Amino acid sequence: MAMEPPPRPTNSLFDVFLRLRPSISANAARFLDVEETSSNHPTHITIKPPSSDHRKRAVEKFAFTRVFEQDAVQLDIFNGTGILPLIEGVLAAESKHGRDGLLATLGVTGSGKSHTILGSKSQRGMTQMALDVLFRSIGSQLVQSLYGAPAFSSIASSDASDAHIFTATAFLDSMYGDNQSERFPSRGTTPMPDCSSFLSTVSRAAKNIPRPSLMPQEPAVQDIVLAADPNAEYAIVVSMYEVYNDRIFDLLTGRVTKSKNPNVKRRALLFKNTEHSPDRKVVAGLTKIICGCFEEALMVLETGLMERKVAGTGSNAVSSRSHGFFCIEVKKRNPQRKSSWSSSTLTIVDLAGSERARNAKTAGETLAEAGKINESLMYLGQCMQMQSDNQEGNRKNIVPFRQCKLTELLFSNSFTTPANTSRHHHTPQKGIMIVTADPKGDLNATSQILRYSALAREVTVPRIPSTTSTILSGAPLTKVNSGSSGRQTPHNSWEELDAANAEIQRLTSEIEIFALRLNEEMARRKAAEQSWRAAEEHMLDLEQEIREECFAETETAVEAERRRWQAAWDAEADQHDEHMDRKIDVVIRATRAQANAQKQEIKIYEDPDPELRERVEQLERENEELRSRLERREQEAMARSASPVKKQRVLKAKKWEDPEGSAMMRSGIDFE
Ligand SMILES: Nc1ncnc2c1ncn2[C@@H]1O[C@H](COP(=O)(O)OP(=O)(O)OP(=O)(O)O)[C@@H](O)[C@H]1O
Repeated sequence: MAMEPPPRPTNSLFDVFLRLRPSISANAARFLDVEETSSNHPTHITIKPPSSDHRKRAVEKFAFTRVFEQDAVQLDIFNGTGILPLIEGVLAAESKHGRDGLLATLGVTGSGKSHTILGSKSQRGMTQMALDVLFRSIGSQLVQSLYGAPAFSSIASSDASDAHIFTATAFLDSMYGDNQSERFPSRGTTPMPDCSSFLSTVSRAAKNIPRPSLMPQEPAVQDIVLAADPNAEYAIVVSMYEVYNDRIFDLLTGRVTKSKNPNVKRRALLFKNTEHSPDRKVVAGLTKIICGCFEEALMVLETGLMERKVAGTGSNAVSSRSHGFFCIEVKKRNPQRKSSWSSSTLTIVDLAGSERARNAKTAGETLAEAGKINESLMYLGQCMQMQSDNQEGNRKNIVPFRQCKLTELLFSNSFTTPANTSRHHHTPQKGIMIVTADPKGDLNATSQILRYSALAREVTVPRIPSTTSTILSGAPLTKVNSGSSGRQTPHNSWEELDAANAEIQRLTSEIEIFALRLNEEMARRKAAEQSWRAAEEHMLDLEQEIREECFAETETAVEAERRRWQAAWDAEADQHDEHMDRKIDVVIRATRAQANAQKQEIKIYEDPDPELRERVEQLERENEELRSRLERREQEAMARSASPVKKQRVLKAKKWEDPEGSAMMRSGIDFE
C-alpha cells in the first residue's frame, strides 16, 4: 500500500515542502528519485544508495506535503507552497484578527535555501514576491497616503517591543547619505521623525555606501492581488535580525556596514515578553522601518542583507553563517474610529546551512560557528521529529523548543496558550518549511535532513535474489551432489534449500532494519547527550549568572550597611564633639567666674600641690636640724659666756612659720 503523508492537524508547526535544485555536479550519481503519481503534485521521494555503497544501506522513502522537481521555478514555489494563504492571514481580510505566518527554508549548505527565499541577481525570491503582493493588495489603503505624521506617532506608540521606529525615507537617507529616497514613488509626504539617535550610531567618516541598485524584476506577480479588509487602513513595518552564535543581532542598525568592520561590537537583543506584550514573546529593541512603498521595502531588505554576516567557506562561496529573519509586520486599524493598531507578522527565515566541519574547510571562528549552526539545527530537527512522532502515534509529546534561540524564535508563538486565547485572541502562527536538496549532492547530509523534516518515512531493504527467482530467470543453478554416490539432490531438498534461502533473506532484511534502527537510536542518543551537555552548560551559565547576581546584591547590601554604620558613627562623633564643646564652655565659664571672684577678692582654696607639701616637710626637717645644731652651739657658747640663759630664751621663741599653712589652718583644711 502506498505511503500517504499524514493529514496535517490545524495546530501543526509546519507544512513541509521539498524543492530539488538542478545539480551542480553533472557526473555524480543521482541518489534521490521523485515517485511518479497520477496527479501533478508528487508527494514522495525515494533515496537509493548507489550500488557501489559498501555499507549496504536500506532504501528510504519520504513523504512531504508536496515535492518540487529540479525544473520548478521561483513562481511555482511561490504559488504552490501555501505562501499566499500566509499573506492572506496577515492581511486579515475576513476575520477580525490576523494570523502570524512563518516561512523558512532548511537544507544542506548550497542546496538553494537563500536562492529560494531571497532570490539571485536575476530572480526574485519568496520575500520580494511576498512584499510585492502585500503592497499591491493593500494598495491605496496604506496609511502613509492618508494621514502622515499623526499615523507615524500612533504606530510608534502602539509598538509592543520597545522598538526604534523610523520611516524608510529617513532610514535610507541616513544610511546612504544621498537624499535619493524621493525617487521612489511614495504616494504622500513621509513624515520625517527624529533620526538623530540612529545617525549617532554610525560614524560620520564612513558615510558613502553605494545604494543597492538593479534589483531583479522577475518573476512578476502583478496578477496576484489578495483581499484586504476594505474597512481598514494598513501600515507595513519591516525589521530584520540574525541569530548568530545563539544570539540575536539587529540587522538594521547599519553599524557593521557603515564601519566596514565585521568585528565591530554589536549589542545582542532579548526575545521576551514585554509590558505591552504579555501574551507573546517579541525581540525587544529592534530597529523597525515603516515602508511607504514596495521599492522602499526592497531597499530596506537589501540594506539588512548587506549587514548580515557572510563569509566564504569551503562549502559555498557565499554561505550564510547565521540564521536570517526578515519580518514584515502588517498593522491594521479602523480609520474612522482611529482604534488602536492590531498587528500580524509574516516572518521569513533563511536558515544557515547544515554543514559538516570536515566538508567546510574552515577553522577557528568559522568552525565554532559551524558547531553552533549544527547544534541549533539539531534542536530544530528534534522539534520537527517530535511533531511527526506526535502525528504518527497520536502521542502528545512536548516540543522542546526552548533549547536554543533559533527554536525559541521559530516556535514560541506556534502554540495556543491560556494567555493568548483568553485575552488577546492570537491564533497560533501558521508555518511553512521548504526543504531544499541536491539529488546528486551529499547523500549522508541530505538523508539526515530529510529524516527529521519529512512528514512520514518508510524503510525498505533491497531484496537478495532468491534461488527460485534465479531459476525462473533462467540463470544456471549449480547443483549440489550429495556425497560420493553420484545421486542428484531430490526435489524436496530443492524446496528445503529454497525455504532456507528465503529465511536467510528475511533474516538479512531484519538485520538490515535493526542495523538502521540501531544507527538511528545511536544518532538520537548522541543528539540527546549533546542536548544534555548543552543543558548542563546552560545550567552552569545560569548558576554563574545567579552567583554574580547574588554577589552583586550582597555587595550592595553590605555597602548600604556600611554606609548606615558610618552615618551612625559620624552622628555619634558629632554628638561627642558637641558634648566636649559644651564641657569646654562650662570650664571657660567657670574660669571666667574664678577670675571674676579673684577680682572681687573672694579666695578660692585649692588642694595644695603634693610636691609643695613634700618640700615644706623637707624644709621643716632641715629647719629642725639647724635649730638643734644651733641649740648645741648656744649651749657650748653659754658654757663659755656670762649670761647664757637670756640668749637661750630669745632663740627658743623664734620658730619658723609657713604663711600659707597658717592660712589653711585658719580655713580648717588639714594637711594630714
Ligand atoms: N533552484 C535553483 N536554480 C538555480 N540556481 C540555484 C538553485 N538553487 C540554488 N542555486 C544556486 O546555487 C548557489 C547556492 O545556493 P544558495 O546560496 O541558495 O544555497 P544555500 O542553501 O542558501 O547555502 P548556505 O546554507 O550555505 O547559505 C547559488 O549560486 C544559487 O543561485
